[in-house]
Amino acid sequence: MTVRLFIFGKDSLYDTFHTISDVMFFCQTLATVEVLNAAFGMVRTGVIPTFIQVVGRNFILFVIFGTLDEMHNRPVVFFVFYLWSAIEIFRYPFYMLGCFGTEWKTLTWLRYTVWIPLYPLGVLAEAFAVIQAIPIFDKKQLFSVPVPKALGSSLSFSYVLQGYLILMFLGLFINFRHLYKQRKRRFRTKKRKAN
Ligand SMILES: CCCCCCCCCCCCC/C=C/C(=O)SCCNC(=O)CCNC(=O)[C@H](O)C(C)(C)COP(=O)(O)OP(=O)(O)OC[C@H]1O[C@@H](n2cnc3c(N)ncnc32)[C@H](O)[C@@H]1OP(=O)(O)O
Repeated sequence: MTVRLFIFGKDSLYDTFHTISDVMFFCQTLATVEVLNAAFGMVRTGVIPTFIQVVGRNFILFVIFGTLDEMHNRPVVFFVFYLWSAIEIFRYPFYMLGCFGTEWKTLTWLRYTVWIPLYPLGVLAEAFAVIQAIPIFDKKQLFSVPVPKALGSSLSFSYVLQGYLILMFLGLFINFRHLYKQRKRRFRTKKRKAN
């Protein structure tokens, strides 16, 4: 995405979905394994933060971007994908080194620091995507549920999205706190080992 941004400039913001989405669908489908890793105790992490992380991203990718063609050419796709991917450049190599029982201090610092600006920005970008999608879902009546005539003709999916906007900030709070604790645990252990 960075290379495309340098080559095509602003134009690259509008075709991110068409060029990157297959890779994103593939990676985010594989990311569900992270929840299983946590659930079966394969890694030292909580199931809830991992679940929030994976469900949060997959909801945006599969429901908001995946089902609405109208979202595909919007720059918000670029920002969401870019912010999601930026942390993974440090996170997965950090895990890989961990599997070999080795560590590169700069990488560890980046893994436990870069999320501080990225997480709120990521959730903000996702919230923009949801807000942009609400009128489209309303117009198309996609996923709307038919209700008895006395209550109107149908219950729009946009109500679910409005509720989801609140859940997002709750999720942000839970995961921000989790990552903060992981950061403290990591650097406290390191300091103790150094003494
Ligand atoms: C009720 C809820 C309903 C759902 C509602 C949904 C609402 C959605 C709201 C929020 C949506 C957010 C969507 C996401 C947005 C973004 O991504 S924005 C961009 C920035 N994002 C980030 O920075 C987050 C990146 N993700 C993560 O950090 C994780 O997914 C995490 C779960 C949030 C935290 O990771 P965690 O595993 O807990 O911490 P670590 O310290 O890294 O790891 C702990 C130990 O486990 C080892 N480990 C983990 N995974 C692996 C692995 N795959 N392979 C090998 N080892 C692994 C790791 O090495 C650590 O081990 P120790 O070193 O022994 O401690």
